[in-house]
Order: sequence, then C-alpha cells, then structure tokens
Amino acid sequence: MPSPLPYTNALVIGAGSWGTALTAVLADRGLQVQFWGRDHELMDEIQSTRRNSRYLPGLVLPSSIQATASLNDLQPANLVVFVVPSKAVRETASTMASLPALQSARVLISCAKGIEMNTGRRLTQILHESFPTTPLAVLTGPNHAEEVSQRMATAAVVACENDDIARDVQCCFTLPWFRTYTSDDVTGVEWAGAMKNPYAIAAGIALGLKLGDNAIAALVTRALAEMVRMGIAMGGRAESFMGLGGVGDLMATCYSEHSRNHRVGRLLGEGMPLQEIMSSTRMVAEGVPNTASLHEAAKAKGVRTPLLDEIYAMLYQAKPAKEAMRALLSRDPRSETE
Ligand SMILES: NC(=O)C1=CN([C@@H]2O[C@H](COP(=O)(O)OP(=O)(O)OC[C@H]3O[C@@H](n4cnc5c(N)ncnc54)[C@H](O)[C@@H]3O)[C@@H](O)[C@H]2O)C=CC1
Ligand SMILES: O=C(CO)COP(=O)(O)O
Repeated sequence: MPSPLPYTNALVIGAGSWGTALTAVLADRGLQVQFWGRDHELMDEIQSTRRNSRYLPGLVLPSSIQATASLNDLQPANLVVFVVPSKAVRETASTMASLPALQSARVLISCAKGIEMNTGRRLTQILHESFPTTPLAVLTGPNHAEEVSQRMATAAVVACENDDIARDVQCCFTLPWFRTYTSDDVTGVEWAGAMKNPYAIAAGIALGLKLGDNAIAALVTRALAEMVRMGIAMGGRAESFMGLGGVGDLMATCYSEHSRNHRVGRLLGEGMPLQEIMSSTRMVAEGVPNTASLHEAAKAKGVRTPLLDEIYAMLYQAKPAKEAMRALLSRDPRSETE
C-alpha cells in the first residue's frame, strides 16, 4: 500500500493528453487537483463534462478535479506539474511565476520532453529561471497518455537532486498500476527524454519505407548509442540511458502506434510532405522541434550524431528519406563501441 501523501494539493498546467492523464493519476492517488489549460472553451467543457474530448476523449476525469483557464481562479498548490509542450515552457513559467497560487509550491515537476532552441537549455533549467528557490523534479519514462488514462500498467522515473523530495514525489505518483522509480540524474533523464523523440520519427520513417524489422532494430540500437554519447557529453550518466527514461522511452516511442513522433515518421516514410502531416493534427510531435535544437546542441558541443544529422536533413533540408537511409548505410565501417 502507498504511504500517506506528502503533498495534498496539486496544480497541473497544460491540458493536452499528458496533462489530462496526469490529472487523473494524481486525483486517483487522493490529491486535490486543479487543472489549468489556456483554452477557455476546452476547460469549460472539462469542468462540466469531465472529459477532454479534444486530446484524450476516452477518459472520464473524477468529479473532484477543478478545471479552469482562468489564472485568477487558481488556489495555492504544493505540488505543481508543468506539462505544456517544450516550446511553451519558458513563456508559461514566466507568466505563472508571479501568481500567488504558485508561491506556496514545494516542488515543480517538469513532464514535457525537449531542449530549448538557441539556448540548449533543459526544461528544469528554464523553470529555474522563473522559480529560482523552488525545488525541481522531472517525471519521465515510457508513458503513453492513452494507456495511462486506461490505468494500464506503467512505470516511470522521478528525478530530483534532493532524494527526500524525489521520494515524496514518487509517493504521489504511486498507484497499484503506476510504479515510479527515483533518480538523482536530472540532467541525464532530461536529455534522454528529449533525444528519443527524433529517433521515434526515424523509426516511423523506416516503417513507412517498409525497411523491415532488422533495419528498425539496428536504427533503435544505434540511436541508443548516440543518446548515451550525447547524454554523457551534456553531463548525464550512462546508466540513466539504460533505464526507463532512456531505452524504455526509446522503445515505447519507436515501436508504438500511440506515439505522435512515430506517426509523423511513418507518414513521412509513406511520402506525405511534413507540412501536410503537421497540419493534419493539433497534437504536438516534439521530435520535430527537438531535432533542430538537439542538432544545434550536438554541433555546438562537437558530439558525433550521424543518425540525428540525417533526421535533421530529412526534416529541415528536404532530403529524401531513401537517400538519408542510403547515406547511413554507406558510412565508413567502424567499431560498435566507437
Ligand atoms: N502524450 C503523452 O503520452 C506524453 C507526452 N509527454 C510530453 O508532454 C508534453 C505535452 O504533450 P501532450 O500533453 O501530449 O500534448 P498534446 O499534443 O496532447 O496537447 C498539447 C497541449 O498543449 C497546449 N499548449 C500548446 N501551446 C501552449 C502554450 N503556448 N501555452 C499553454 N498551453 C499550450 C495545447 O493547448 C494542448 O492542450 C510534451 O512535451 C510531450 O512530449 C510526455 C509523456 C507522455
Ligand atoms: O513521450 C511519450 C511516451 O513516453 C509520448 O510520445 P509521443 O510524443 O511520440 O506521442
């Protein structure tokens, strides 16, 4: 049985599919949950019907949650979950920083997956700029909202530099069907969570091109090698890339039909232009902006990332997918450990 709750009320910021699923997790665990999203029409719908028909239609949220789009409605919360897309984290954090509701926060949890363009900053580093005295944690792992919302067995990682806070957050995200592990490698899990997104696009492309299971397994394995190389260069630990936030999330997104990144890749592989794919859904595919920011960060740090370079060329330089795959296969032979 889970222990008593260290935090009693939560605020979830961001009303996409993951924010909606996490609202349900925290409410199931017994926290009082406020749920904020920027769209008034959607938040009114959630408050009156308990459903987010736009992003996670199958889930009926508990009646205890309070959904709103009005910042003035927010009441003080001691656990705050940031789950807007990565490109919206800076603006949302700076807007929220002055609100009384967030002044009493005892921990802020970053749940998006990305690295900022132009600064190469991790999302907790961005949150720290707006909340310099509030402890920060990351929740990450192979966690498709569609499955979490159906209470299907799921495991995740809570990373925080402070072990006590990591355990307190872990306690709030512990349910019979939702298991969390702690880590103190915030840097490693944040780089891992961002990096798996472009590779999920690549795995989707390989599927769309019907390259076969051998090719996809090779791609995913070499993606992991690239993730570890990059993660260590950025200050993370290799072991984090072997855990749920690394290889776990890489597999979940590279092989799952739920993954929006995988879908983008599959459609690209089938020949649909990127612009058309992006305008066919309102859901975020972080791998598209992440490819640009990670490519930029890799070049700045001098990390060798042949896969990411080809994904960048496909997404941003209109390189045909077949040509990119040929380029990868015709590279100079080398040792697997290089
Ligand atoms: N969906 C999933 O299964 C999981 C998603 N994540 C991560 O969570 C983050 C959010 O993703 P989802 O909830 O899936 O997104 P989504 O695509 O389901 O919805 C995006 C949400 O963000 C909102 N949004 C967009 N720009 C905004 C802005 N400037 N200010 C405030 N809100 C804004 C939209 O209105 C919408 O509610 C992403 O970084 C994603 O990688 C992480 C784990 C699982
Ligand atoms: O991060 C995720 C699962 O862990 C969600 O992946 P997508 O953003 O590709 O749907």
